[in-house]
Amino acid sequence: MASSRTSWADVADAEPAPPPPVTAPAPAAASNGPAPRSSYVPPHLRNRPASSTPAASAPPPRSTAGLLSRPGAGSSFGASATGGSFGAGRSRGGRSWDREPDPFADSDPAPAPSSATDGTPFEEHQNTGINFDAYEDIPVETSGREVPAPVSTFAEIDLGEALNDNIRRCKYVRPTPVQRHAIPISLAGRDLMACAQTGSGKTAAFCFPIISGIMKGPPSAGGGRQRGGGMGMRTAYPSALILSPTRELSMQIHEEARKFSYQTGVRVVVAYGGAPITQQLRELERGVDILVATPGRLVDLLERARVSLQSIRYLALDEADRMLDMGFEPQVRRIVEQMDMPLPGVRQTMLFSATFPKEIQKMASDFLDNYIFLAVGRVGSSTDLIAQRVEFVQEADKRSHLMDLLHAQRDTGKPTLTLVFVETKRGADSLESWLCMNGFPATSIHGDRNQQEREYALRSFKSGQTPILVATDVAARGLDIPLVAHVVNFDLPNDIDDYVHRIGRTGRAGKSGLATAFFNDNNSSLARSLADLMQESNQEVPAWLLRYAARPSYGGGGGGRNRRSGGGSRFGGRDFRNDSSSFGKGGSRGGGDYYGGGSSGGYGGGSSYGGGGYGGGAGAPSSWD
Ligand SMILES: Nc1ncnc2c1ncn2[C@@H]1O[C@H](COP(=O)(O)OP(=O)(O)OP(=O)(O)O)[C@@H](O)[C@H]1O
Repeated sequence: MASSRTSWADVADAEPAPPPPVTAPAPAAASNGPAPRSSYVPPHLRNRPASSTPAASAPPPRSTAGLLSRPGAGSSFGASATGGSFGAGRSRGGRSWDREPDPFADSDPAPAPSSATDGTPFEEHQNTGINFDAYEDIPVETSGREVPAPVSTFAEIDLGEALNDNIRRCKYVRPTPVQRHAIPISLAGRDLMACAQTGSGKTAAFCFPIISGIMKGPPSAGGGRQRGGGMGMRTAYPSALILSPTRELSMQIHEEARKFSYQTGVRVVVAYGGAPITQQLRELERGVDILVATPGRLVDLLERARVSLQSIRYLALDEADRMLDMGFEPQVRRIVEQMDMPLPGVRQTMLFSATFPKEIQKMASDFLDNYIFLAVGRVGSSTDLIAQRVEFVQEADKRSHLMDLLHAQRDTGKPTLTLVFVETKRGADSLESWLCMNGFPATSIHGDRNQQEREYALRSFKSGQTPILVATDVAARGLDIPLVAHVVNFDLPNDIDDYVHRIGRTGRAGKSGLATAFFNDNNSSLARSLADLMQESNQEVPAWLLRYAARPSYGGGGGGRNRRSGGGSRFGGRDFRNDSSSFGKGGSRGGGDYYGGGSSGGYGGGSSYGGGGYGGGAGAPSSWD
């Protein structure tokens, strides 16, 4: 291809972002609304009846010196799943709650009626239900010592009244399989490495125990903020840190976490690059219990001494395999190992992803203590809910082929969203323009667009105003957009895990979806892993793709990043501690209770992660955030 490669590295855009375009709306993160500083009340006081908890009666913040003996250090956090109840008797009349913006109020711009050709308002097509039948037979594997038993209902878990209210507000009737297993494990204070398919509810699986644990545990130091060194600057001391690889994903996690923690008294703040740091500093100064951040911006805040990690009790890495691959690993190690964060065993660590190559698992085990490995579904695989099609399309024919697909979709009259993945930023711009010129309202998201443009594009897509989003891999992970019915891999990625995450933008929360890939000779190295993945997901594999896959030079014979081991493999879905004599820290029960079929999982022996797909972008991802 003529243009420069992108994928994860395509965000090597220079920061800071240019001033916002006049037409772009304010970023969603700015919608928290101002509240006076004095309104902050630490979580442990916020659950008391209003009459007995005037802010004035709150104890003064601990001194910074006091923080050196970390609150809760050495104790086991999260208590037990049946621990003491909190929230009962909490007051909704507390001063800070009165001013807490309602996160359940829809902050998205008004949907565009024009996108619904059947006359139904766009948002009415949004199915809030979840098809739990799709999860009935889902296989689950756990390994590690003394694994806490799973639950079947939220009622079995003592999350507290306020959090339960929010779960109801979210219309979550039952926990998803990953939630059934992961929440009791985390509430028991155990470290966790969890693999579960895209769209299966991992965000709540790590947020619920964190929120519950903060409410039950000792108060955040100084209410999550303290006066720091000189100049009257304040340092924030969050109790929990959630790291994610992209700005948009951090914003999404922040929005979700704010819903889950509404009126619990737990305060969630987000910090990501590309947006003015001053606003984020103001939010941090008001106190923070849970900090959601991208690594680059967090390092900046740490270096400015505006955030300290010494009170961290919970560390969650979303898209953990991405966070630990060659692009992000140095920054993440710096944050986790070289600043002032409590050590594994003192803090509680949770790693979540839909894909977890063994090499990354090994690296991740440095961050964990006596952890439990949890695999839900054929992990690293895609869900059967996504119908996958692969079509042989030469480069020159891709646009007309896409046009055919979009016409067919339009003819159904259903207002659906289509996400089109391309390889390069330039390719994204050019395809977006071409689609618009041909009567298909489209927008784009990639690393050359400034943050305001990225956020505007995403909102415009979500609302149906521009029902086609052309994206690079910046949109491949984590984004939860309910009405994405079709993912088109206009350019296939080089890495099968990227494919898994990309197609996972559809078929979420038990709903079905469609993924179409354009394949040609340029994608030959993906042939074998793609064919394997499709077979594992019960998809029909075209005979021509099987022939490609069988050719040694096209991925059929060698090892390497995209080479899966023989049929039935569940790559990334097996605890690496069970694969060799090296059991890592904390050991393992060994053998594990593996499920269904062969269990010869793992990437082809000794494959080296990072061998492809990241466009030689080592060090580049910092500008993603
Ligand atoms: N118990 C539940 N009941 C109903 N819906 C749920 C439940 N848990 C989560 N969801 C919804 O499922 C959708 C997917 O959840 P989430 O984004 O956490 O998935 P994920 O596993 O993190 O996906 P990815 O791997 O792509 O990041 C969200 O819209 C979320 O609100």
